[in-house]
Amino acid sequence: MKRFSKRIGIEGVVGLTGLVILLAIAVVAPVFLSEPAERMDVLVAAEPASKEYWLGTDNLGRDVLARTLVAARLSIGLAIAATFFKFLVGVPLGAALAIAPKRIRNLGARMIDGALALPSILVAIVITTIIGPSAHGAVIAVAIAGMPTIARLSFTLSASVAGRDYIHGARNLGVSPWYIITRHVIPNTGDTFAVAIASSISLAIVELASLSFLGLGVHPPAYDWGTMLVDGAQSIYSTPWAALGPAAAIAISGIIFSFAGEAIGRLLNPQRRKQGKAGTSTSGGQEVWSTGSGSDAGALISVKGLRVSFPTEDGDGEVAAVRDVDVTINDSEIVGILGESGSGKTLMALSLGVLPPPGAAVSVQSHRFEDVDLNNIDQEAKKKLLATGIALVFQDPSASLNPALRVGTQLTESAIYHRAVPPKVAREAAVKRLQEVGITGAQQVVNQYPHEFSGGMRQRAMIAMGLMNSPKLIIADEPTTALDVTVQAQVLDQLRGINKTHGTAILLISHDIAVLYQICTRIIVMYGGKIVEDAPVDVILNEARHPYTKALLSAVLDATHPKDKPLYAIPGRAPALGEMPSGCPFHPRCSAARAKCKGDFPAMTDVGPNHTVACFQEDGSLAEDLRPLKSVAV
Ligand SMILES: Nc1ncnc2c1ncn2[C@@H]1O[C@H](COP(=O)(O)OP(=O)(O)OP(=O)(O)O)[C@@H](O)[C@H]1O
Repeated sequence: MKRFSKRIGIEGVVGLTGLVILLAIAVVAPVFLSEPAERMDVLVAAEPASKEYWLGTDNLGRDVLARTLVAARLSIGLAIAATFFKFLVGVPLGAALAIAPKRIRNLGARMIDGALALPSILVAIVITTIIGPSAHGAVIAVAIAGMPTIARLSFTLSASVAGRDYIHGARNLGVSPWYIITRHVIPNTGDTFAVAIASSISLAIVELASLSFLGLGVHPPAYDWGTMLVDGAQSIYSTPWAALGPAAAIAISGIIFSFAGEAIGRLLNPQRRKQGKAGTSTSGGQEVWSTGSGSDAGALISVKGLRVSFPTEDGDGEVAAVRDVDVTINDSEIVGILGESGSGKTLMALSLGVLPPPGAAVSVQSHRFEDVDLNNIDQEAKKKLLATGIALVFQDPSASLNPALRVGTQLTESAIYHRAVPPKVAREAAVKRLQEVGITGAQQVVNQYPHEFSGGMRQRAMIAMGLMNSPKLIIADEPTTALDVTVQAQVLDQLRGINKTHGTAILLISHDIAVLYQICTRIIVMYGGKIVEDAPVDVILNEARHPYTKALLSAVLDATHPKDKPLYAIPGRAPALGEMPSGCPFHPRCSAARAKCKGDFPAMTDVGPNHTVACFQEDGSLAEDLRPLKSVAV
């Protein structure tokens, strides 16, 4: 009980207790108090508060307290009905807009925003005037007037949750949409909706009372708190207490619903107390997997002709973020992908694991995993193969772990779902995996929520989660960026340990060469959505051939760098998606660029053992064509 009240706070206890009392009054009062509430007795008309009539009597001698309590049923009942219809239409409308094509989405969002600019009570008054004053009419009017608010909320929540890493992760696991909705979407939006429902009911109580007060809602002989206010207002100078009862009831019920909604929200999402809700919009994704053939014997995963693009703002064209890339990762290899922000590292890695972000169109000529041609198996089989074969560790573990579920539940989810492992066995495996990534007290920790973890622990928990299905490949996207250097070194150690113990291949994405140097055997350098160099880590450090790789290395601070000499910075900036230059994308920033570099993209050329480079300077056959550019754009 103490834990419960700690979780919801004192206002939560007040809210939930008040809600129970309020609902009990609404149910019971009309049964027992209708008679004194409706009995007219002119002999006791306009009596002030007394032992017999705690809130006095109105002009017709009716007991104000009894009437206030009896009116609770109609006032709250109508408000709940209006809120029900508001959500019934508003929630699906907002959710549908969030996943609608961009043009419809933008138009819908603008229309909702326009409707939100109008005060809902004014809209409700206009609607009841049109459809005719009655209790039913008032409910419909309040529901319609409040729909834009709920649709906007649903739109924002749906869009933000759909874009979360753990939803991408669940999709990658091949989890069904229903499971995603019940396990991930509802627990992460339910708390916000609980608060919205509660505040919507308290707003509806006020709006319905206002409509009744204006003669547009409940009509005598029926009475709600609004009609009681009319009676009270008529004799405000002689019997002010007649208005006091319904006015206090409206105010108190509003507070109770707000507190109770917040308490339910906290129960649904324990992290609600600690953090606010954030939201970004994303659209639905699409995958276009073209057929093709090709095989790389001995490779764990290989892709040829990988292209990832997005529609342009106007929706008429597309821009490619990863452009005709070939990649192969061998068993037990630790491969780093290096490149500045926006070079296409994440998109390439995610598409390699068939997990493109929403809105991305992906095409490949061939795609093989463990010698299975992924173009020749159905979508379900592909998802299942990759779900257990590939684990993803994202940059921000806070976004990757579902805040509403215990860490243990999240770790065991895929084992229970995909391999039908009994929950108890899965839990033991989860504890073992947590121990394996260096989390002490794993038996207890497994029952905790992500917000009870430090940043380093969350990242380790993510790695432990990835290990649950004994994957062949871990794709880790900047796994240490958010961590301090000590924890960063520990996490890299864990990854190296996993590679040694289980032979798991690792694809590590980073823009920090020092991170890659610590554990990688091979480095792929990307620029402008293309691979420009691919070589063993020592070769990259000592014999890099591509001007971009050399520039990246020159920009790294090392212990021998003279204090008085400024650190080298690569001139210019990486091109944005829509501004990709023709030919080699690096040529505008390259001091060695030649005319040829502006025209074509150089093919990847072998320049040593396991060392390939895409630069015209490295291709002997083209050397004669080279002539200096007149100027180098920076
Ligand atoms: N969902 C998306 N919609 C539109 N453009 C996107 C989307 N995701 C990525 N991009 C664009 O694609 C390009 C490559 O993005 P990607 O995330 O792969 O880069 P990155 O090299 O991993 O960079 P970073 O280190 O910043 O994560 C960038 O220009 C990025 O703005």
